[in-house]
Amino acid sequence: MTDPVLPRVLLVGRGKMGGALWSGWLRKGLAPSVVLDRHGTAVPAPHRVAKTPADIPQDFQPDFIILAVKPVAAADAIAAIAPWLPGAVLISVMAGRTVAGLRDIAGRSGCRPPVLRAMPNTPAEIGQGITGAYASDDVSPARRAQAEALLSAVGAVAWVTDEAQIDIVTAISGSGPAYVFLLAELLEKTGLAHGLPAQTARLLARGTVSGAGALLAVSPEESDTLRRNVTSPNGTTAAALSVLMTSEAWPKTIDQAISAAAARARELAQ
Ligand SMILES: NC(=O)C1=CN([C@@H]2O[C@H](COP(=O)(O)OP(=O)(O)OC[C@H]3O[C@@H](n4cnc5c(N)ncnc54)[C@H](OP(=O)(O)O)[C@@H]3O)[C@@H](O)[C@H]2O)C=CC1
Ligand SMILES: O=C(O)[C@@H]1CCC=N1
Repeated sequence: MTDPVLPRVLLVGRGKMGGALWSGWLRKGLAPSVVLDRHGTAVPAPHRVAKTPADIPQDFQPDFIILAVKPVAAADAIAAIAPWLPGAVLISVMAGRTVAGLRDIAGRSGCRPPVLRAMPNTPAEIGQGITGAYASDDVSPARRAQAEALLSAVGAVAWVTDEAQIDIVTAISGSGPAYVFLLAELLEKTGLAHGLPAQTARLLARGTVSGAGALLAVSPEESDTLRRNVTSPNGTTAAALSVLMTSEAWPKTIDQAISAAAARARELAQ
């Protein structure tokens, strides 16, 4: 079966997140598109790389312009691609930046595009991402369906109907891979500290996190059932969980961490 051709995009910023999205889209088949990448790293034909906006063909008409720059760079990036905004839907993957704020910035260049916010995560690089998305009212159903095709080319998509929820989405799944990688780091370091050879500690930590993630991905069981399946009464896991699950330990720490991330997302709106 041939994959459907994804819509034509202008991707602004090919860093860690933009790069992961671009790679996933290329694998799925993208209509001839342009990536604005200040480093000018080559892309396969028929796509084009533009080192500066001057390299973007004037007659290029993208269906979507994807802003994958840091929130602080939003205004410069929008000003740079303003000539290509008419007729396009703006998709922002930036933390914090709101639809109203982005429209105001675009308005300075005389354009008020439909805006869709997407919060992907880096497992998109291997097609295993999860994206939380919010479409403002002026994104047409047809464009929203195209956007869903684009976003689901790199993993699952979960829509929210209240824009404010994108901040908690950011805290849970946008930033979430970092928490999981931290767990792998800490398991490895602890294994080392308890005398395991470095290579063994690394293998055990990575294999545990990736294996548990893979089981979670395919199992019909709830995550707490999968946890209980590991936990023998009075066994080793119960001993560890009696430390981790006290209300002052992981439940409180995770809540504080997620709240801090969501609060930071709200600050980044400015
Ligand atoms: N990293 C992640 O896991 C996630 C990130 N995001 C969001 O994605 C966005 C990008 O983050 P991330 O990829 O981590 O950051 P990076 O710094 O890796 O990437 C940003 C890229 O944008 C480029 N850039 C900045 N300004 C312009 C411009 N005017 N024109 C063209 N390119 C430009 C930068 O170029 P240069 O290298 O020259 O500075 C850089 O390559 C952020 O807004 C973040 O909130 C969302 C979900 C997850
Ligand atoms: O750390 C950040 O601000 C971005 C948004 C989600 C993941 N990385």
